[in-house]
Amino acid sequence: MSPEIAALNNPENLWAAETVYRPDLFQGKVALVSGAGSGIGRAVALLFARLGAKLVICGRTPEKLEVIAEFVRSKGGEVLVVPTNVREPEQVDALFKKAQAHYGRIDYTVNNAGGQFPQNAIDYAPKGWNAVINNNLNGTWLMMQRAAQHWREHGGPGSIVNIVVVIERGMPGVAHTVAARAGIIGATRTVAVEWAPLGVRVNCVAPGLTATEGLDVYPPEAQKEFPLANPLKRPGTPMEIAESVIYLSAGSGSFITGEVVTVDGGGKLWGELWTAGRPDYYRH
Ligand SMILES: CCCCC/C=C/C(=O)SCCNC(=O)CCNC(=O)[C@H](O)C(C)(C)COP(=O)(O)OP(=O)(O)OC[C@H]1O[C@@H](n2cnc3c(N)ncnc32)[C@H](O)[C@@H]1OP(=O)(O)O
Ligand SMILES: NC(=O)C1=CN([C@@H]2O[C@H](COP(=O)(O)OP(=O)(O)OC[C@H]3O[C@@H](n4cnc5c(N)ncnc54)[C@H](OP(=O)(O)O)[C@@H]3O)[C@@H](O)[C@H]2O)C=CC1
Repeated sequence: MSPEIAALNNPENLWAAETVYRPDLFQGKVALVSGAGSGIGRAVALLFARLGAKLVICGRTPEKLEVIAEFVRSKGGEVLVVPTNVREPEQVDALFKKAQAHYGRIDYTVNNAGGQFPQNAIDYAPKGWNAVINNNLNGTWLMMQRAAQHWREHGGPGSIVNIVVVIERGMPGVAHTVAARAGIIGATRTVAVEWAPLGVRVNCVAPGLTATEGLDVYPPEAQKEFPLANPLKRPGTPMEIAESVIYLSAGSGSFITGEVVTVDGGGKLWGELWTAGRPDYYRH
């Protein structure tokens, strides 16, 4: 990870970064964030905490989560850590039960956990395809559905924000994740209607290229081209994605449901993103 990316992801820097939101926005509220031990999830969790929310954070690696929890506690915040693999229905169920038992409420769920590996689609092994679909379609779905069941049982309102990818032009090298995220976008649009009677809003944020440690999985030749990914010719920052998640979760998003907010510096309109490297055919 470059020093620039490390600085953008440093908890102290995220805590001190300018935000447009007022400090007591989420006083008395509880936010659950998956994949909060790194990257975008960490930035989202820290911004919720800065704005007064109590946190429930999950991910598969307890050590990463404990670092974030300790940091938030050192700032006076409250955090419940529940290591969870979002692909496992029993673990997802236990996560929501523990959060309810601990805080007596959940107000916001952010499904950020996910990821993929870059490879030309023609070479995917069935196990690789399934791993990415399990993480990003099935895992996110289990979390969405369990959150809605929580609010049906305990009363709403509630807000779900799913982190997806920009799917409009596809994305060479990561067809598996584009397929999974398209599924989540379709499900989001559908359940936004089904779950409105429960007081539950459901939306997606589609980040473009964002400067997190997650980018380390891409080959150097792909990383070299990343500034060509959008008209602003830079990656987004985790804080920029976090602010968009807060926009949808808070009162600012109260009339928005079933929507995808794209935060990609215009990459949907112009730019090239070759996640597994650019083939010769497309060099000229
Ligand atoms: C560049 C801009 C793109 C913009 C869009 C998105 C950007 C981002 O999301 S940034 C990064 C976010 N974070 C990550 O992607 C995390 C890193 N990725 C992963 O953790 C893995 O890729 C995972 C998602 C597959 C992890 O799932 P897991 O079940 O733990 O998978 P395994 O490691 O056990 O592998 C299962 C299976 O998958 C195939 N496979 C895995 N890695 C590769 C690879 N590098 N190349 C080819 N195939 C891969 C393979 O079939 C594995 O089975 P085995 O061969 O038996 O190990
Ligand atoms: N950075 C970017 O350019 C973009 C990122 N995204 C998406 O944003 C999200 C965050 O990515 P980013 O922060 O960059 O990358 P990271 O790899 O840093 O974050 C992914 C997080 O998800 C957690 N996670 C992965 N699989 C699971 C699982 N099965 N159960 C629970 N937690 C899991 C990981 O923790 P652990 O391994 O400990 O479980 C990790 O903390 C991902 O969904 C990513 O695909 C979308 C578009 C662009």
